[in-house]
Amino acid sequence: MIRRLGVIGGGAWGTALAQVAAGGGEETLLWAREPEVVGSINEAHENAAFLAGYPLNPAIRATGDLADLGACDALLVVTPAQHMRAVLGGLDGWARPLILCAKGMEEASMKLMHDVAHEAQPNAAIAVLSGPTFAHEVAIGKPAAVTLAVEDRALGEALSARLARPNFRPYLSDDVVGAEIGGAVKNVLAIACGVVEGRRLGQNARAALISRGFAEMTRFGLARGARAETLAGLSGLGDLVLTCSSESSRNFSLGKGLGEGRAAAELLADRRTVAEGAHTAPVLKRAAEAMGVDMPIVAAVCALLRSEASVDEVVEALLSRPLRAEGF
Ligand SMILES: NC(=O)c1ccc[n+]([C@@H]2O[C@H](COP(=O)([O-])OP(=O)(O)OC[C@H]3O[C@@H](n4cnc5c(N)ncnc54)[C@H](O)[C@@H]3O)[C@@H](O)[C@H]2O)c1
Ligand SMILES: O=P(O)(O)OC[C@H](O)CO
Repeated sequence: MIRRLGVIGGGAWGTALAQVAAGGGEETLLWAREPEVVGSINEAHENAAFLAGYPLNPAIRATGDLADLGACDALLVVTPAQHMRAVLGGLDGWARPLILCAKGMEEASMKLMHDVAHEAQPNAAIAVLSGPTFAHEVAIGKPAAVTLAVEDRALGEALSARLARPNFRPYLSDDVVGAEIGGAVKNVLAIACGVVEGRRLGQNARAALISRGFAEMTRFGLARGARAETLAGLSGLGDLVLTCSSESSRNFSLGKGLGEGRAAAELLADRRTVAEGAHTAPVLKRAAEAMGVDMPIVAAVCALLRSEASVDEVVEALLSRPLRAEGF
């Protein structure tokens, strides 16, 4: 029985998921790295640093000590992808479920999050929660649906029953790889869509980019063993559409800045929030090249992030590729 949920990570999404976990009044413990986040949640029932202005359920309590999570039945792991290995390594021999909620690939190892988590905590059962979910909407109870991917069906049903709220619907899957690839790739494609917006290339171009970006996601996913139905579901196409359509997305906003002619270094300097696509793009490009998977939009985003080409040059390069049949 999964009763007591803990959350690792006091950013916007960890805070919103704590709000979901505590939605029925269940005491929920959230570990945050920043003492000011711990203080703000415990004293003001708000996360003023990462989700300001959204009142939190008083059943959420914050701690700065990972050992306090020891009494939890399962943990939602909501650190940025590049920090997940180190943070999970701080848990003392965890042998209960971990629900991974970060969207990205580890730069150094080219691994997806479930592989990273398995290496950090080999005795933990791994689930992945991913889908079209802006934290600020979930935090105030607007309707949302996610993919909850876990190989063990009984565990999946138990986690789904615990996480489901009237306005928060998990859809079960056993395709962990597919759920992770959708979330990782869509962040890179959202940067590209932001570029289209910033450079004022028009709605037609954005729709074409979403569609051809989805073809790239599918080619890469199928090559890594994902199922097509997962990539076309909430954690893939659903999240791609959300993130490519709104300035609420940090990745889209980063791309918009690039499209307006600003340099990536300037846009990424000193930011406290995470735009995962900037970290995933280079490792995704390397992984695709190693498997012989063609991902020209991902390569274009990499070139922009590294300031190797101008927006006009990458657009010209994409538009002058040889004509081909539609499909994946
Ligand atoms: N915000 C959303 O709407 C949303 C929705 C779904 C998934 N996600 C995913 O959730 C993950 C976390 O994003 P977020 O939006 O909650 O973060 P955020 O941008 O709101 O906050 C940044 C987070 O990074 C953490 N951090 C910074 N340096 C760190 C370090 N050295 N070690 C460990 N942690 C460090 C901070 O403590 C903070 O929790 C990302 O993978 C993101 O893609 C976010
Ligand atoms: O703000 P972004 O671009 O990190 O997107 C947030 C979520 O992943 C949307 O599902």
